[in-house]
Amino acid sequence: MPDRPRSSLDPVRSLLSRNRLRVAFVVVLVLSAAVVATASSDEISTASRAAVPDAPPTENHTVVTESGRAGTITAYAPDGEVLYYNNTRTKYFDADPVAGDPLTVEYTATDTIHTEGPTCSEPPCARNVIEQVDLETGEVEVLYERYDYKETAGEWHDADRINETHVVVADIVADQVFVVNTETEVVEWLWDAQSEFPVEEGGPYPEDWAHINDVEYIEEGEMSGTIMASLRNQDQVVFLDREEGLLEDWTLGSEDDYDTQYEQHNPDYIPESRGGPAVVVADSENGRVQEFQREDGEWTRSWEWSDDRMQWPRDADRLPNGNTLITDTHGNRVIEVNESGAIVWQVESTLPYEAERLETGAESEGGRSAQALDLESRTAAESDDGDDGGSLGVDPVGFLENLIETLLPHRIYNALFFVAPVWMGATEFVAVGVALLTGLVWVGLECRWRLRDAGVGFRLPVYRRGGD
Ligand SMILES: O=[N+]([O-])c1ccc(OS(=O)(=O)O)cc1
Repeated sequence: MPDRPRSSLDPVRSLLSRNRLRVAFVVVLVLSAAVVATASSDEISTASRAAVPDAPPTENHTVVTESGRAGTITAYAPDGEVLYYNNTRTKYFDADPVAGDPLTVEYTATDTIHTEGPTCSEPPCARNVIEQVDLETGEVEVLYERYDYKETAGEWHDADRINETHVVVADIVADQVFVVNTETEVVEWLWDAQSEFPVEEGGPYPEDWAHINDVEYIEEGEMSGTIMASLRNQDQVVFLDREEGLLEDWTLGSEDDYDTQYEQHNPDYIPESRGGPAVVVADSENGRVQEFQREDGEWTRSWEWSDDRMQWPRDADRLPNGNTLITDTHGNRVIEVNESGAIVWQVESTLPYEAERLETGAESEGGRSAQALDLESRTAAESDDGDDGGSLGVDPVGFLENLIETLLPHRIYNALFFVAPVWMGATEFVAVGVALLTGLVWVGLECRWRLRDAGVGFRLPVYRRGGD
């Protein structure tokens, strides 16, 4: 048998015997399993009232809603204890305190109908409700409801009260904004996004085209009487006049202009009397919350806040004390940041949708603009805690986390978080990825070794005649 030509890899091959490699694979798999096991044992849960963690004390009541794996609404008393909890509905969305009675909360929620019957001929369907809860008595009352034929993008994520009888609704199902008298149930005004936006842009039609996820009736100042709406899939916040329709000059953002905002949630309007016009908004897919100031007929970014943990925020409310209450969905927390950008209050939650400080009014009512407050901006890079992996300055897990986040499109990255168990953070995704890769390499090598032992060899499709 001719001698095999010596390769420069031969010493390495001899050093790394098969058994040594096997031991190395086992070590990597055990370490990955340990990371995942530790994370899963620390899991935050809001699946029952008993499991919901208490919050730190603060001056007012706080309500947090969730939609996703668990649908919950939780109200914290000022001492941080859970005052009210409900998980009857499948999903809970935007909640607002009732004016003059902050311990009564109005919100939109959805029940998924899984069984075929008179309310759903082709499951799954949805039943959307606007309802009210008295947090002190626990009494719940449905104010208005509608059955809808689909579950995906079949919800109302927000409704805003105009007066005692009328509310404006963000209808994701039909890509419309409508005003309904909840006593007569007559829809008195309706704007259809198709009247202004091409069906070819935005999300897929008809599954989830505009995804109108927020509405606000503007009560004072220059824009008084108009309705602000958030078209998530068009990356735009629009202003609607009930006679003229879309006020194009006021639109904030444009389709796929991700530098401005990327699939935003929960914009709040701050009028001139409080330093506006300004809009505080969760720039969800960009992982930050931000504010735009209206200057010379244009929107200019006046503030932004993010940190290393922030992932898919969906709400930001400016409070009367100058702080901002932020719902960080995939950061699994609700936080309050002060005027210098420091976190001064935080409660954990599995997949929070939005949060309200009840005695401060709905959303950012009572809060002043970032410009008026001279708020300090903060980006994730600036918030870097300096943990660079120790004295060697090497952080392989951090490197892999960043690599995964950079390589995957934002929407896919966030969708993975949405479907994965709550305890799966970026580190756990890296651990699972490393374990899968190790397993694949191990299986591949074992196959190769077996074939080689059986006398089956491999060579490149291009080779030198007479070679191995
Ligand atoms: O729970 N849902 O069905 C749900 C949650 C979030 C969601 O996306 S969001 O951008 O509207 O928050 C859509 C549907």
